[in-house]
Amino acid sequence: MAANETLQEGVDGMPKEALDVVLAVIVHPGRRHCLLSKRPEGVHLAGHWEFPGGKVGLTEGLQAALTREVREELGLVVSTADSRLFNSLNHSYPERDVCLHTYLVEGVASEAYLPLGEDGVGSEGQLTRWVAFSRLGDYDFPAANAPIVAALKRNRW
Ligand SMILES: Nc1nc2c([nH]c(=O)n2[C@H]2C[C@H](O)[C@@H](COP(=O)(O)OP(=O)(O)OP(=O)(O)O)O2)c(=O)[nH]1
Repeated sequence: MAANETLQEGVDGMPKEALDVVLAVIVHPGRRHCLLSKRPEGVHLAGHWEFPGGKVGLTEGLQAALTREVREELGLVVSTADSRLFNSLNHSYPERDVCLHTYLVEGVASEAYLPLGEDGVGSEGQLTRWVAFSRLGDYDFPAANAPIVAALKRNRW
């Protein structure tokens, strides 16, 4: 089994592989907002709002993938000291199964990075925005994110 795959049970009872994905909940210095990105057209789940992140490489650890994805997408540098695992969950989309590993990331983005209330543009052209934890329910996330969003809104972190 490749390093980025988790075995799950398929509909036919045979094991199937889930794609490991890391997500970064980047917390604003005031600790009341986190950074969201909008998925561009032409990709899986286009148009949904998401936590920055992406697929874990075949020979890559979760933390290394987190650091790489956040640097690629936002130009921010995340170290192990800045991040802690919040939860890991599996979800089946019709197109693929994913295992989402969500990290809370604090201390990497200052107010100067993107002022509250302004829309920004990430390194890959994606719309970015600080969103209050209490307003996360107003945003259209991929279905797999529902338990993550619910836990963040309850401030369980
Ligand atoms: N980044 C991200 N992906 C999510 C979230 N929720 C969710 O179900 N996903 C799914 C969508 C995709 O099927 C998968 C992540 O793939 P991706 O397309 O973002 O990965 P990537 O950045 O490595 O993309 P690429 O290099 O292949 O273009 O996880 C989320 O909050 N953030």
